[in-house]
Amino acid sequence: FCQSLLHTVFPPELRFASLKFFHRIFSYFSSYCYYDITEIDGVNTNELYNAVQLYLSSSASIAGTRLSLTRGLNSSSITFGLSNNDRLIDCYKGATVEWEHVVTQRQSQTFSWRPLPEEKRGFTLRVRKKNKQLVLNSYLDFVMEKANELRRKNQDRLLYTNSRGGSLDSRGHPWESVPFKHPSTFDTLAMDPANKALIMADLLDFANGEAFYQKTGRAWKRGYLLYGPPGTGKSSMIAAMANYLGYDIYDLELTEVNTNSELRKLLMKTSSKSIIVIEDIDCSINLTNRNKAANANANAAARKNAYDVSSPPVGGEEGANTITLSGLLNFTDGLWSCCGSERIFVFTTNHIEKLDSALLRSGRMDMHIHMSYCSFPSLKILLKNYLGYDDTDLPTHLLQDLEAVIAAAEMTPADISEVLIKNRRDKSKAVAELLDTLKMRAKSKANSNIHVEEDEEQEKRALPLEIPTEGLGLGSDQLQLNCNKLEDGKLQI
Ligand SMILES: Nc1ncnc2c1ncn2[C@@H]1O[C@H](COP(=O)(O)OP(=O)(O)OP(=O)(O)O)[C@@H](O)[C@H]1O
Ligand SMILES: [Mg+2]
Repeated sequence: FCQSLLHTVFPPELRFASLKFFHRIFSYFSSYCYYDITEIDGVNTNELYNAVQLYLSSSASIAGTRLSLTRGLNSSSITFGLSNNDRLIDCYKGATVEWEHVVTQRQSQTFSWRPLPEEKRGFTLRVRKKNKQLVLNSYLDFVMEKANELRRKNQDRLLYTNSRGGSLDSRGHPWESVPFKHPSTFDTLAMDPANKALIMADLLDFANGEAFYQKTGRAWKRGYLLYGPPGTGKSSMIAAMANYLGYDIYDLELTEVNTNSELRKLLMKTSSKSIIVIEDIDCSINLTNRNKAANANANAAARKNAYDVSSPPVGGEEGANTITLSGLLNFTDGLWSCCGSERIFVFTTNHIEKLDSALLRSGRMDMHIHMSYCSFPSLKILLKNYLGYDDTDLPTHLLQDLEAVIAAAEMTPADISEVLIKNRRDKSKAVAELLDTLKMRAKSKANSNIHVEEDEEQEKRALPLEIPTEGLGLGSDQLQLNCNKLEDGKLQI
């Protein structure tokens, strides 16, 4: 009506100016203000537009009668969206705001470095003027936060790898990803329940500890070292951690990283809420200075080289490979390790004794978790998971038999699960076979221990350790002997 009035009353040359004038008057007297959030902001995609779309999807699914549905790449759920030019009311801290999804046809394709969509999409937020500050100061942040939460919930978590070596993908990303669907959880993980509860509480404290880390001036990250024999559940534990916290996993293949700076770049490209994993750290890379070499000079040279980023590693057969322990130490707890936040580092190893103490210190590896051979409480978890047996489902004498041999058998949960999987159709046979295997293993372990003891005893007997001290002029407690065992078994003193 106003527009046709304008057309009749004002001559064409005054129309635009008068329109602006009326618009100003209207805005002045209106009790609302309006914010436009367009999909494309100049040439970039507007993050806020995507966030609003996702945020409204949760309310739209309840309120809307005509909705647009989308399912994104790597997403396992459907998102609802407002249809073109639909509106939705939202309430925040007592203030009511109105969102409108505005879709118009793009006039003509203006010059652009990338093709723009034919439709111009955006959201218009209508707010009462008195609530303007509330919206600008906290509502939009709240929308962003909620959207991130929803995105994480809706999207499949990802498992990243740097297996392409140093090369980047088309978006300049050094990581490749696949959806992460490992079914391991803390419920399925067989380990001592008290330890398990401790780890879960620690993880939860970490995830909820933003304010604590801020207050104490620490980077919001935590390191876990999982060590133990093969097949004791180290990798399964990582998957359980990721599933418990809902984090992505970055599986860092150190052998594919050539330099310390490449390692830093990889770190910079990881996102927050993620677990950065280096499996079998002792085998991944030739960190020469880690070895306590017998030769003191070699050791000193190795140390100098390893802590000096500029020089190549000692004795590295790799030649061009200049990744050093120093680089790895900085990666885990240096200035660069705090770029991004809420990240967990997990290293696994079968040989903790081979690792350098600098790598093991608190701040880098805050918690050392020993994944041991299957204990009786762990066995009960496996029996429940694989055969559905609770404590009360098995006769007491059978449980006692199992308990009596489990420690001596030194079997890993992987070995035990194999026995259970093989016989899972016949549960009683599975338990009987497991008991037999455990007994057999315990017996052979005992035998091999007897052999080792005998060997040691024989070695002791071969050494003439009782040396008369009379005539040396020293009390035996003051005597210091340097002994070398010669090849023919004799002692040189
Ligand atoms: N503690 C455990 N609880 C449940 N299942 C386990 C456990 N340990 C091992 N398994 C089972 O054994 C298999 C091997 O486990 P996993 O790969 O986690 O062992 P690992 O300690 O990482 O071994 P490695 O040191 O060789 O990498 C998995 O399929 C897993 O299901
Ligand atoms: Mg493993």
